Amino acid sequence: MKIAIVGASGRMGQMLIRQIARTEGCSLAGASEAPNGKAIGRDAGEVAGLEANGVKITGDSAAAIAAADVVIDFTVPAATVAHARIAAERGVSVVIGTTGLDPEQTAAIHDCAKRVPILWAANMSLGINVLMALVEKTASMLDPSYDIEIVEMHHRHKIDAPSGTALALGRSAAAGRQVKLEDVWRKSRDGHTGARPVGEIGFATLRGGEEVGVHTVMFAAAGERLELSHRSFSRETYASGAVRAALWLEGKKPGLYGMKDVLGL
Ligand SMILES: NC(=O)C1=CN([C@@H]2O[C@H](COP(=O)(O)OP(=O)(O)OC[C@H]3O[C@@H](n4cnc5c(N)ncnc54)[C@H](O)[C@@H]3O)[C@@H](O)[C@H]2O)C=CC1
Ligand SMILES: O=C(O)C1=N[C@H](C(=O)O)C[C@H](O)C1
Repeated sequence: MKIAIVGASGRMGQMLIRQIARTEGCSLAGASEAPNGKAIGRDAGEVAGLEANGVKITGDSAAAIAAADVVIDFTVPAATVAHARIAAERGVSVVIGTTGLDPEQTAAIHDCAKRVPILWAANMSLGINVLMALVEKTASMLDPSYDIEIVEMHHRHKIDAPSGTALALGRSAAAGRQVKLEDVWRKSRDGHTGARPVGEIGFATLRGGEEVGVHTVMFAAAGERLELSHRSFSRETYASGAVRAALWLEGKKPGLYGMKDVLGL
């Protein structure tokens, strides 16, 4: 399978290039960066800390995508929408890991998925996807006197909050309670907030250092607190999930898929 990596010199881009190099049946067909990116013109293998592989990083994502069967995108929301549109025009499948898309950008991805298969997941790790299932089940078993709070911590470079994973965990909890997340969420708190309403799903965001990703879902009641927690120690877990997802997309019909489909959860 020929894979293009957009955002090739980013934290995830480099990890993905290394993952492709060690995965049988995959090859790097193209690599791109933002048009003003410092890595443009450099060898993608070298940028990822490997030997040169002959793929030069281009500032023209359309050219990188055109050379591939599937494009993997961990970039920024506006670029992800632009890349999905290019891929949809050219019949190239898409794996999206980018988080922080607004409702309009989300609708654009749904639109592209009518033309090509797209896998989009806020978190590609097996552990987090199992956690989502556990959170949904737990929320369905505990009544709303158990306050749900979701705490996440990431590295100081992260630009969106709460994390896409925290929001996805919130969605799992809301599904377990058979409510709509948007009707009950409190994405941050500040000042004179008043007492906590019953049924609210709260979020708290920490940023610092080089933390890869920690998510804890708390169910807090008067006499006890249940916590379900996950910590990532390396981005490799995301990269291997993304490449697995790219391989899984082969031969799929247009549509929007998630990691649950890939992992059979
Ligand atoms: N779904 C998952 O499992 C995971 C998702 N993420 C998400 O992936 C995204 C990227 O994360 P990082 O790699 O840490 O960020 P990063 O900032 O290290 O990398 C993003 C790269 O995209 C590049 N880029 C920006 N505009 C571009 C354009 N128009 N064309 C090509 N490249 C462009 C940037 O120059 C940068 O190198 C974030 O939204 C993050 O939340 C991160 C890790 C795991
Ligand atoms: O930016 C990151 O690093 C991560 N982003 C994703 C998110 O927003 O949930 C996935 C993971 O937590 C790492």
